Amino acid sequence: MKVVILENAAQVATYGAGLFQRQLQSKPDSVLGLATGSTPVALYNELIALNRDGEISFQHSRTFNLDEYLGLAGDHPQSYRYFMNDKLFNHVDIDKANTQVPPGNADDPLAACAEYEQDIAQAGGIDIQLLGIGRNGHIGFNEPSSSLASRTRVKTLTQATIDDNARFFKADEYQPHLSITMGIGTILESRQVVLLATGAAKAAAIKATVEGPVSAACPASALQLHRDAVLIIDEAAAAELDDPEFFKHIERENQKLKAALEAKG
Ligand SMILES: N[C@@H]1[C@@H](O)[C@H](O)[C@@H](COP(=O)(O)O)O[C@@H]1O
Repeated sequence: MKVVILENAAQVATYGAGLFQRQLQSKPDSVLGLATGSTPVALYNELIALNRDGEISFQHSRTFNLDEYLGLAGDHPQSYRYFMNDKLFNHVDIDKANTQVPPGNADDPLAACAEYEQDIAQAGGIDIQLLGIGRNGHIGFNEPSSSLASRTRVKTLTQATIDDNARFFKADEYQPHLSITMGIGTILESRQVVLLATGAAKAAAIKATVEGPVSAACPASALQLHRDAVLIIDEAAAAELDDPEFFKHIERENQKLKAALEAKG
């Protein structure tokens, strides 16, 4: 697992956006795995700017989102479909027909989960999957104790996650306790995984993710088993790592190697 430690959240967004830029430039029909939460918003803003400036196009891409609240239709302002339209899709040249978010209002949620897996497979699998992380180490809505081999399914949220996400709901508004989420096994099949984390509230989860053990107690620790996973985090989120200087050293060396290879042509 690669860990890139940057000074602040703005740098995290720029670095992450650069990976998506490279992906779309090298493969315009990329299959993108997308995430919600407050952390990826700055990255989406960068992608919107790159699209506006003609640096990248989403015209030939497809997207699959990680998760959705069960019981919310896509036009509900707290649904993740609404979030994605609002934060990204409405502002770039993507064909919305090529964007998929698990259907929170499916008549048969179990069948919808199986279909979502089939759709990902039919699209050829996910090229690059964006992730945030919950304070308890969840990815998507894969809460602690989720099977590391899990597939897209209905998942009950922990009280901690309900409390963390309560800020998005009005005091008297119904807040779902169930979700549909890609499984950890689904996420691990993405060809590249990019996890963003910023702020001190994520420091304990990042420590557990990076330093292990690989355990369902911290779902993100499963990324240790992925051959191309990168964690892009700020200093605050890195604060509890045993040896953050080592990761910074590795990144400097990687950048030097990249520059040398580019100079060679
Ligand atoms: N299902 C989402 C996760 O995908 C996200 O990573 C997490 C953290 O969100 P934030 O970035 O707002 O801290 O929130 C929700 O629970």
